[in-house]
Amino acid sequence: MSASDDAARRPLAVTMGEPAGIGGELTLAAWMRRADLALPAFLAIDDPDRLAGIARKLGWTVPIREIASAGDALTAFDDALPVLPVRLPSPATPGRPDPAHAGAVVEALDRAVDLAMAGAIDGVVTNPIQKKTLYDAGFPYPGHTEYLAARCGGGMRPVMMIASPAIRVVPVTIHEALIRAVALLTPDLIVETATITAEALRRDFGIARPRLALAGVNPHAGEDGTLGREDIEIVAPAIERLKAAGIDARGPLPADTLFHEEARAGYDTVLGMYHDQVLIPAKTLDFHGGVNVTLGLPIVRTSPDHGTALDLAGRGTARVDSLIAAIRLAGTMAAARRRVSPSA
Ligand SMILES: NC(=O)C1=CN([C@@H]2O[C@H](COP(=O)(O)OP(=O)(O)OC[C@H]3O[C@@H](n4cnc5c(N)ncnc54)[C@H](O)[C@@H]3O)[C@@H](O)[C@H]2O)C=CC1
Ligand SMILES: NCC(=O)COP(=O)(O)O
Repeated sequence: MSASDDAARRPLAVTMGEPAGIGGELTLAAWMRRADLALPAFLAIDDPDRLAGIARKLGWTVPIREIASAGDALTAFDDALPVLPVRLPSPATPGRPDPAHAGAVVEALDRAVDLAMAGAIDGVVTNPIQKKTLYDAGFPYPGHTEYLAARCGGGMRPVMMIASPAIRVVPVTIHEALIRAVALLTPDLIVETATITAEALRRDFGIARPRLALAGVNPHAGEDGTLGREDIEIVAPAIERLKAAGIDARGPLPADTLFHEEARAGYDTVLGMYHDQVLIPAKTLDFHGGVNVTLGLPIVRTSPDHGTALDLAGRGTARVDSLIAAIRLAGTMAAARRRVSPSA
C-alpha cells in the first residue's frame, strides 16, 4: 500500500480558526484544488452556514455537506466539502473579530483533538486564530501549541517547528516576551526541546541522523563571554549533554550567520533561543511554503505559518499555499507514523 493510499484511510480535520480571518476561504480554496493537487481527504470543523456564505459571496462553487461522523468524510470529499458542524452564535464579519465567537473557535479545536486522540482522523490542521481576541474572551493559553498539548494531556512539552523546503526552525522558548524568554532558558529546556526535535525528525521527517544547529542567545554567540555569559553557561552545557546522548548538535553558533544558503546546507534544523530569532528568517525565506508543526504531541498537528490576515479577509485573494502545505505535511506525517506503528 502506498503512503497516499495509507493516508486515505482516515481524513484530516481542518479547524475553523478565527471566523473573521482568512481561514474559511482558505479551507474552501484548498477543497477546490483537492483533485489537481491530489490532496489527502479532509473535513472541516466549522460553521457550515458561514462556509456556504463565504463561497456564495466569492462566487465559488463549493457544495457543503454536513456530516455526523469523521468516517463520512471519506465518501463525501470528492463531491462536497464535508463539515462537522460547530455553529457560531452570530454571523462573523470579515476583518472584525468578535470575542463572542471564541467559544466556537475553541470547540472546533477540542473536537479535532478528541477525534485525533480517538484515532478517527489522521491529524489536525488548524486555521489561524486571532490570539488577542481569544485572550479577551478568557482563553488562558498563548496559542494553539500550548493549548493542544494541554488538551492532549500527558504533561508533554510541545515544541514548535516551522518547516518549509528552504529551512526548518525550532524556537526553544515560544510565545514569551523577549526579556522573559532569556530568563526562562535553561540547559534542561534546551536539551528537552532538542531531543524532541531530533526524535520528530527521525520519525516524522525520515531523517535517520538529524543534524541540529543551535544558535547562541547573544550577538556573536556571546563573543567568548564578553557580550553576555548565557552562551557559555546555558547553551554550551546543553550541547555537551546532547552530544553525550548521541545527538548531532552544534553550537552555540552566531545567529546572524546561520541562515545564508551555505550555512543552511550544514544542518537539518536550527534551534533558536527565542521566537523571532528563528521565525523571522524562516518566514522571510519561504512565507507561503512554511508550515507550523507541533512536535512532541501524540497527534499530528500542522498549521499554515501565517496568521489571520484580517486585512485580506473576505476578498478571496489570500494565498492558500501554506494551508495546502500544512495539509500535505499532516498527511505525510500520519503515513510515516503508521509505518512505524501500523495499528496507530
Ligand atoms: N497558527 C496561528 O494561529 C497563528 C496566528 N497568528 C495570529 O494572527 C494574527 C495576525 O497576525 P499578523 O502578525 O498580522 O500576521 P499575518 O500572517 O496574519 O499577516 C501578516 C501579513 O501577511 C499577509 N498574509 C498573511 N497570510 C497571507 C496569505 N495566506 N496570503 C497572502 N498574504 C498573507 C497579511 O495580509 C499581512 O499583510 C495575530 O493574532 C497572530 O497572533 C499568527 C501566526 C500564526
Ligand atoms: N508565530 C507562530 C504562531 O504564533 C503560531 O502559534 P500557534 O497558535 O500555532 O501556537
